[in-house]
Amino acid sequence: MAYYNPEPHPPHAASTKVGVLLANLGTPDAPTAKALRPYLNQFLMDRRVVEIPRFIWCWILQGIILWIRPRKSAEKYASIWTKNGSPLMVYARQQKALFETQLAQQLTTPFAVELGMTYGNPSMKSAIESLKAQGCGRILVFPLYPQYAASSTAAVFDAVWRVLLTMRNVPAIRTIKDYHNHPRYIQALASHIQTYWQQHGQPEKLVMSFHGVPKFHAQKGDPYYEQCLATGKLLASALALSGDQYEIAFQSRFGRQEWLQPYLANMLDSLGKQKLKRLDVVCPGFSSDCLETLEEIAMEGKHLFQSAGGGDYHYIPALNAESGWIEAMVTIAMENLQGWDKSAVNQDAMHGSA
Ligand SMILES: C=CC1=C(C)c2cc3[nH]c(cc4nc(cc5[nH]c(cc1n2)c(C)c5CCC(=O)O)C(CCC(=O)O)=C4C)c(C)c3C=C
Ligand SMILES: [Fe+2]
Ligand SMILES: [Fe+2]
Repeated sequence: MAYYNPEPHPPHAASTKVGVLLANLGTPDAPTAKALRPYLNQFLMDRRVVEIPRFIWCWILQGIILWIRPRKSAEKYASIWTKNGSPLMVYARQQKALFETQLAQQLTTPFAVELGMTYGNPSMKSAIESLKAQGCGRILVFPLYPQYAASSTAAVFDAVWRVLLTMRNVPAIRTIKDYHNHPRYIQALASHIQTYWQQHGQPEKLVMSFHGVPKFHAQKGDPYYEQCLATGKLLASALALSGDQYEIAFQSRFGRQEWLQPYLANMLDSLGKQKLKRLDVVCPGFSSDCLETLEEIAMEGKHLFQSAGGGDYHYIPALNAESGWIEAMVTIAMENLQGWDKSAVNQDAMHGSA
């Protein structure tokens, strides 16, 4: 019985060509219930995302959630869908193209870049197989999540390992765990926000909203909460904001468990009731705009704040394809490619082979 997929025989010479796998969550192929069902099924069946014992969770997911949520989520996706597809995918493609061009200016060894999604397409399998087919014997896995969370970053790593489990000739792998406090990331965020304020004026308060996770994840050792707070503080100091000029909140709660607090929805309601004249919200943990920023923050959030009595509300877009962010991505990649940034010729020469 063949447990492992066939490999070229004789094997290629050990290749020092580097593959960079830009990894993100993934998004449905279309804003329809039909496309949402398999996407949500794959996403919500991941133990990293939902830790409820499988025999209970399968019943809830297959028997209730997947009958209701795909239609509701499809309506939300339809409200943000672009003519080129889901925003997350549109920005992921732009990031990849710009990153590839700029990496070429710094990395002298041959390399290839692919996009791989934890859920949906392009799958991690297609990305890794493509890198291998292009001759990459070394792969740097670069999750586009600045803050490490088991439910996002570790889920990327799991998806990568699941593909490697089927391979006989496994490439060398490096992973980037987090960069929540990386000076170039913080600088990219700060100058992006400053530019926004130069064009649109400054708010009374800035809310930094991060995707939530269940509170017990943090209690059991997930460093995500601390990393979000660290990003928030560094960003506030880069923007020279005093303690009363900004707040940190957590969004996108799912299910009935307690999630990280304060909840963004409650905060927007109470800031609206305080009759704030202008509130801006930014989502530093999202490297690109997506359903959770464009629908939940820009649309729903605005409604919550203003219906509670708040004034102007601005959602500051994610870093997306901003040049400062692409430069930060290249810096982070280069730092993690140290020792791999030597050409195949040099390596072979070092080892005395032709
Ligand atoms: C069920 C629990 C969820 C956890 C835990 C979770 C963690 C988590 N998610 C992101 C980033 C994104 N999530 C997105 C969508 C999304 N998230 C959940 C649930 C959990 N996420 C669901 C069910 C969905 C799908 C949409 C819906 O039906 O509500 C997205 C947007 C994807 C898109 O297509 O635009 C992102 C990005 C992080 C970073 C994270 C842990 C820190
Ligand atoms: Fe999520
Ligand atoms: Fe959401």
